[in-house]
Amino acid sequence: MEYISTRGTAPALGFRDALMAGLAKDGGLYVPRKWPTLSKKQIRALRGKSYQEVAFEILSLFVDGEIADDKLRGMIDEAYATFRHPAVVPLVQVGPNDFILELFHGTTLAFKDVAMQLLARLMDHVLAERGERATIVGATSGDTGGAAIDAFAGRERTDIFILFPHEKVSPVQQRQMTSSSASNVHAIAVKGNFDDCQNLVKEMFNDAAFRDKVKLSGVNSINWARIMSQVVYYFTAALSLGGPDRKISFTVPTGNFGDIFAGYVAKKMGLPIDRLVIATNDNDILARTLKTGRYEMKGVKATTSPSMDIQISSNFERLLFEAYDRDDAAVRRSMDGLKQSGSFEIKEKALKAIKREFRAGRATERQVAATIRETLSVTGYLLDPHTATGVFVAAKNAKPSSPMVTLSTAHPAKFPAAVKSACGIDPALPSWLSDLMQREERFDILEPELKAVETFIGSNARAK
Ligand SMILES: Cc1ncc(COP(=O)(O)O)c(C=O)c1O
Ligand SMILES: N[C@@H](CCOP(=O)(O)O)C(=O)O
Repeated sequence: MEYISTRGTAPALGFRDALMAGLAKDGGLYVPRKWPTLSKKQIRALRGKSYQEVAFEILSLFVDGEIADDKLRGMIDEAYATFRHPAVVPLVQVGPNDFILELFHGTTLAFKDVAMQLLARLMDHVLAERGERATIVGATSGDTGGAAIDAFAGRERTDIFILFPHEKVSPVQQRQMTSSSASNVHAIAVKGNFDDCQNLVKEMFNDAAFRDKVKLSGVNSINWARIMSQVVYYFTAALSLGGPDRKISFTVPTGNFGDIFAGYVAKKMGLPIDRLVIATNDNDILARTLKTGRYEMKGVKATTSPSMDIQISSNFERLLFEAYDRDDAAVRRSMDGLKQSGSFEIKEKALKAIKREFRAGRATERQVAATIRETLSVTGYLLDPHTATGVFVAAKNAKPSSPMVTLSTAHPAKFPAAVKSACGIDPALPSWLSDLMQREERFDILEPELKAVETFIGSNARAK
């Protein structure tokens, strides 16, 4: 299996090199040259298997023999042993045809743990095999950072630097990032928003001298291995609801477009998916884009679902590549437009292709709060604000004939203030995190300037 860049001018790589590269050298994102497919018969054969077994069957198609099967199985088993639920990602029924896929039973209470626990092990394995070290960077609006720090803390071959927007994450998210005592962990509060953090990460990748000097690697969903790990739960959820002999719909609270792109990949692989619905908060750039065909940045608004307060939705680039029939020149033009003017137009044929695969909707702050309150009163189920965004949009896009699964991307205790203000309940952190808010914090505050960030990383990274 070869991985190619959405911008077409970086070398094609095998799985291990794509894993370690993160972003392609031409600024593009890696995707498999060809989607691996499974027949309905092969998908049926996954019924009754554990999450770990299904993960192995799906992921080995992408790893393609570059990691020995027994090693890959071992890493999958270890990664999902960190989850507190035996099903890893349980499905909960909240209405006749409505389901919540709980992706928050990992160590940091967000869906990021699903991919990150495996990613850290995969990277460690490849680095050990090569006798190398790497410098990991990541940008976060709150959840990726905590998950990455938890997964990489104390690992011998990596130093990890996480950029988060100063004073724009929830107190629980911040403490998860700033309370690690591991010497290879560096939490950096950037005086800006998430898009500033993500731009800095991409600029570091595009600075060839710096990238090579510190042996840069990335853990955001620009890294293909993040996406592939998230494909697995679309399969397990569909299988438990009668797939592949029944079409299932999914609604996904969306920001950087990684999670829902994984659903698109599952569909390309042969999983019968009915509707794939993008749910956004007031930062509705994706919903507007589907409506108007114009991707246009309008400034980020702070919401009660801060992890989705994003304007530059990285993985939309992977979708554009697909919608333009893999025409990398069209992707380059769009991305240049975004950089120069903060917008680009999607050509009619490509927009039609996108609309064939996706629907989109927005939940305002009032609608998010009302959804938390009403879901609790009708079903007794407590939603976090990101999941509530999904549940609200799911209700507008559900079809009576197919089950609708909303991905629950975070535990309500990560956002206690928003949950309490919506419904009066102050959700408690699970026992293993009960002392989190008393743990000592350690982080640095930097200006949103490439030079400042590179100097900080350059002087703390050990992979030189
Ligand atoms: C809790 C939560 N929900 C939803 C999202 C959006 O996911 P994605 O960026 O993959 O679209 C994020 C962050 O990305 C998140 O942390
Ligand atoms: N919401 C994310 C933003 C980064 O997304 P990623 O999936 O590309 O890592 C976060 O919580 O940090």
